[in-house]
Amino acid sequence: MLTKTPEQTFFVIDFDSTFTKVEALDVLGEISLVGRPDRDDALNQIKTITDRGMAGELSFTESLELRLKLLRAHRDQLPALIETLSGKISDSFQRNKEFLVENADHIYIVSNGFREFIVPVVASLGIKADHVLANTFVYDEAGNIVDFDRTNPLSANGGKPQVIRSLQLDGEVYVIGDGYTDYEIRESGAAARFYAFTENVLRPRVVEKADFTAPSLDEFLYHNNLSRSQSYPKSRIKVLLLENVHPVAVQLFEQEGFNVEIRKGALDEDELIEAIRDVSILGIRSKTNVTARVLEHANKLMTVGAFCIGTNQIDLTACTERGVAVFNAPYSNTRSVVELAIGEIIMLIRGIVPKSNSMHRGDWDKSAKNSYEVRGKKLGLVGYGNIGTQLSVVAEALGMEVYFYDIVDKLALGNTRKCKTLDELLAVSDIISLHTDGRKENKNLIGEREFGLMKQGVIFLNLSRGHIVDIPALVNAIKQGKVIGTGVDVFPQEPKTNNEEFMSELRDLPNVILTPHIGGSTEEAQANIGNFVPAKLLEYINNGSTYGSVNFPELQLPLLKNSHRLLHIHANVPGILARMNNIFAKYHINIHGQYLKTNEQIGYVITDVAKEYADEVVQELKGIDNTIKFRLLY
Ligand SMILES: NC(=O)C1=CN([C@@H]2O[C@H](COP(=O)(O)OP(=O)(O)OC[C@H]3O[C@@H](n4cnc5c(N)ncnc54)[C@H](O)[C@@H]3O)[C@@H](O)[C@H]2O)C=CC1
Ligand SMILES: O=C(O)C(=O)COP(=O)(O)O
Repeated sequence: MLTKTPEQTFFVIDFDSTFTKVEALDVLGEISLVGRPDRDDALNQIKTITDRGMAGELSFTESLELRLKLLRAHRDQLPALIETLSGKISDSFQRNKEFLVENADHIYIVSNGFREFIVPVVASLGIKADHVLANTFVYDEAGNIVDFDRTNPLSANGGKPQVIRSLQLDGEVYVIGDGYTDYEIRESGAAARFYAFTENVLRPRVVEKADFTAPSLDEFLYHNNLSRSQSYPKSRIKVLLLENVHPVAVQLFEQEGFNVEIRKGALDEDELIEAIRDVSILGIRSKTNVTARVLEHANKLMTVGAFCIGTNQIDLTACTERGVAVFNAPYSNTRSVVELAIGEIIMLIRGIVPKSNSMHRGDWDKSAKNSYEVRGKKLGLVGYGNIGTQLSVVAEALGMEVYFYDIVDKLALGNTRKCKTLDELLAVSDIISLHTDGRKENKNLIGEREFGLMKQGVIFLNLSRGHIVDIPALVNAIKQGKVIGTGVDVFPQEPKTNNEEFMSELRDLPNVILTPHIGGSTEEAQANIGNFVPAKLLEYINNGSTYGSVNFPELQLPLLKNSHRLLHIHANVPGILARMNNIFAKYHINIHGQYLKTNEQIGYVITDVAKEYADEVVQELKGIDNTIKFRLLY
């Protein structure tokens, strides 16, 4: 909290790497040195000098002299610099334009950079030109930047405290910056507090000295209870991403200012219980089980993203009961699985794996025995969902006759034929491929009896879920020659990380392709998922939308404008909406919009209200019986 009133408080903000994400002179170098043979070398030198100056290892005047010499910049290059810098204003400053505009009289930019580019860049967020205290360039007659105004205290060490003192501000000064010179203002006594700003760079030596660390401007505003764009700073919201999700996902969360932790492998139940305590957003793939026991320890958890298709590893009922919305990527890796299945079918029906293995041993075994085309063969698909249907289209293009069996009555695409029973499909197919979802009831769907029904010499694939096949029965069928080619990508027990040994009775059997659950592991699929799932999670966190959720009532909400959004998740019992609306009526709340949707377990009510309302409203809404979770967005 501020120690004085906002009217008696002044905010001094650094420019380079604080107001903007970058160091302006580095960017100027990228512009001014274009086409010079020594460009890269000069740019590296400039960066090193900047860092050494920041770290207090070089006198500031010295570092400025050295950099200007290397830059060889010209006045005409400044517009391009200003344009670039305007596009690189720190995210949290952009988000909080309203605060900056409203408090312009109390905000100063104090920088060792140059007014020529700082003034136009900061003006876009309402900062006044006469509140920018910075250096100025000196040009030669041809417009080359050759020096700087050496009489300006900001061109020398200790300049910042000096210029702030000379302002004779009547109140308390809070400094926000990333560099040591910003801390020096506080050290000299010219400021009451120094916040180390770490959104763009974290300098340990500066953080160490700071009164507080501000990972974003939101955090600074929250800390001082000032008006801001985020009700709760995102830097306080922890995102835990497991199982090596694509870096683009990490980047998307970091860009939004969240506190992101990543881990390469999956976690077992106890490890996850330990890791999840303060996590609000959890990202997993197929190997991490989110059990009811885990959820008991996940008090802050708002949402889970399955960065894959399957959600059988998540206790969806328990998530719903606790008001945790779950999302997945239902289509992003479908094509990758289909391509692998087609590739394996061809490899298996030609017996390529044993042939390749014997070639590696030096054996040349040219023969057509037990080697077939796929054209005209009968492919039987168990499960005709997104993958099954797409596989049927590609297989038909290869001339295969496709049959399918699904527990749900599905439209047969192309010339595919629907089987009435699983048994019928098993009996007719030359190649059988499993593509059902991983619901519990599908455990051992294919066992001894089912293998018994298959044709002699069948090719069998499972790229869906491990527990769907009874492994000892499959091993038996392979050993007896019933199944002559097998492709398995998923297993009842899979290693948690790449460092664990894969144990299975399927090892070392003939014409068996084993793959480490990589059906969906292509660069394309992972990048697709890495974009898709965070978009869903962010829509839910930022806006409350649940479109695409696998366990929540689906609501696609309008963007929030000039309102506060109250999100109420409750057990689906009668009368809750009426109780909420009674509270709104009692406090004369002006409702801008209201949305309700329920499923069997829960109701989700979103109410957009005018910004001014009594604090008691929130308390009363939270206090309604059967409330599971309440959130406020603005
Ligand atoms: N190996 C890998 O890396 C990957 C595996 N998968 C897995 O592939 C499977 C299929 O994925 P999608 O096609 O996207 O799922 P989907 O949900 O679109 O389709 C599954 C279909 O199986 C049907 N089904 C469920 N139980 C059945 C049963 N006992 N008999 C017949 N049909 C049944 C459903 O009605 C549904 O039509 C899932 O288990 C998924 O987790 C998905 C992506 C990658
Ligand atoms: O998408 C699925 O369901 C998969 O099985 C892929 O899982 P993964 O992301 O590779 O752990």
